[in-house]
Amino acid sequence: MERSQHMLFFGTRARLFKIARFQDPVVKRMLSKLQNIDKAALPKDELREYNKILAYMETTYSMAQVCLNEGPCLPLEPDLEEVMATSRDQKELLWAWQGWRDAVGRQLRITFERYVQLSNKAAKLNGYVDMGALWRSKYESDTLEQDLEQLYRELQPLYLNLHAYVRRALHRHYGPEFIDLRGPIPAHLLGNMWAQSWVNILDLVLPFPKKPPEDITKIMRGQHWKPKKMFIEAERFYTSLGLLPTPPEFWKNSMMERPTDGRELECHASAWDFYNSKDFRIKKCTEVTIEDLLSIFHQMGHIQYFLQYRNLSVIFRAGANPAFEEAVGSVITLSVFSHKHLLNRGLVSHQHQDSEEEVNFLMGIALDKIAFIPFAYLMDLFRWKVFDGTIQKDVYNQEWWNLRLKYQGLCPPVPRTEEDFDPGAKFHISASVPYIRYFLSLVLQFQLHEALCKASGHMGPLHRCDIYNSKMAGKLLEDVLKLGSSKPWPEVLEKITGQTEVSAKALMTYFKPLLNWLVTENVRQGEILGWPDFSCYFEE
Ligand SMILES: C[C@H](NC(=O)O)C(=O)O
Ligand SMILES: [Zn+2]
Repeated sequence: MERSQHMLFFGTRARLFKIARFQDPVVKRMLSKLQNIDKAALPKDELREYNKILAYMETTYSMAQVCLNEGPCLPLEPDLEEVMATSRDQKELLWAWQGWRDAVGRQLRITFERYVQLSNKAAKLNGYVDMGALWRSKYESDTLEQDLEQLYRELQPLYLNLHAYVRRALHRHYGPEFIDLRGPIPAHLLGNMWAQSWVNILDLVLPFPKKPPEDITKIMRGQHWKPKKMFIEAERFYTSLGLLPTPPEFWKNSMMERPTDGRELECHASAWDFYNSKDFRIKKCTEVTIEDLLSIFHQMGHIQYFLQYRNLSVIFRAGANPAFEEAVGSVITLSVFSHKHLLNRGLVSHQHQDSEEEVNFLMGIALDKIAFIPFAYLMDLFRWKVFDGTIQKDVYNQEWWNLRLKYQGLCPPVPRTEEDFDPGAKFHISASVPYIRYFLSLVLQFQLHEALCKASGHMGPLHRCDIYNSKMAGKLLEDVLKLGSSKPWPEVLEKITGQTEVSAKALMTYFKPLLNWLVTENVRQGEILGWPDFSCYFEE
């Protein structure tokens, strides 16, 4: 409410000015940003209702548990995510998958309908046709949707080949009664509650099983890593580039582990700027795993952005666009997870990676990054259609699964009805966090990685690059992060890459060796790319 009061006070005054009457581009940019006050534009009573709805949805998500018949109830983090990641028993996977959706999605359905109404009303009061239009306006582009569709089309061959290959491996493991080699994949078998990252089933799909990668989580635990050490490790990477260290407040005020005093909290990792130029925090229920180490690098990328733009006017203390905010940390993780860096940090011991091990390595990255592409794309395709009325509330769930089928080639492992609300079982939908930023960040992070690797003097394949210790790469990054959102993002992108458009070229370059291998393998197996049999077995 306080934040909304503040935005209302300044936004109302900013609206007294006609932007067109100003010459100075910075003043015009400030005024237009100040004039968008989001939900603060709602009348007081509706703002109160809206905040209650947001709190209810996020609390339901963060408190939800799935109970064993006679036994403990499991929260999402770390227990249910652990089941989804490690279980190879499809009945157990189904129990967690369905239980989570019953505990969260179903409970949010009615509330979400009211959330949509109030969101659209707030958007209209800010001069937008609906909330989807307000969300898209952050990208300052009137060709955003076409550009996104174009990027998706460029990346689709990579995804279709990965999907066909993984389907074959799951067919081998779970058998033909669960997997149709010409059909979609049941959504509970991919090692993740939302099938958004498939990295946890690498063992089932490893191209060269005789050369399994080292288990970094095991190595970390063997070396007695603790959460704090994971944060120190991440901070060390950023300062190795000549970027800023985190202030004492960060170490004092952050929450790096799930509290043991019984406090309930939302465990989904997040980074926070308190807009006083000295208090910055991360909240994460850290477990000692490689997945959480990479997540910490990602969150520290947000903190680094906060630090770099902390002296700008508050209205400019944001990323060049939301995708830039997400890309900073992810660019760093591309270096962190390189064999060269892991070796340098003592997290792997094999000196040399032969070409087969390299394919295994790229498969591991692809299961995280390529599998993510259609999920990251459809999350806001769904919500934009909900906001603009294309998807009416009586068909929310079936339209969600139509998109999951069309873009991800997945199907629900059990029949779904309109009593369910499966999209609500994903944090960002329950917490009203836009998602297209992650799709754009996925493409952008490889484009930035390529530019920073070049600046660091890296020679050779992109997937072997590690910018650790490169002051040149750090300087390039620093000059851009300092700008915050004070300049249009194409100008910011040009400062690093020389290009003014997001391009999938660098991502395709990075995965080229893997795509070659996948295409050969899929041809050898006679795979059908796509899912012409458009349903899962159970529906017959
Ligand atoms: C990709 C996204 N990351 C994040 O929220 O930090 C997610 O977890 O779904
Ligand atoms: Zn993030």
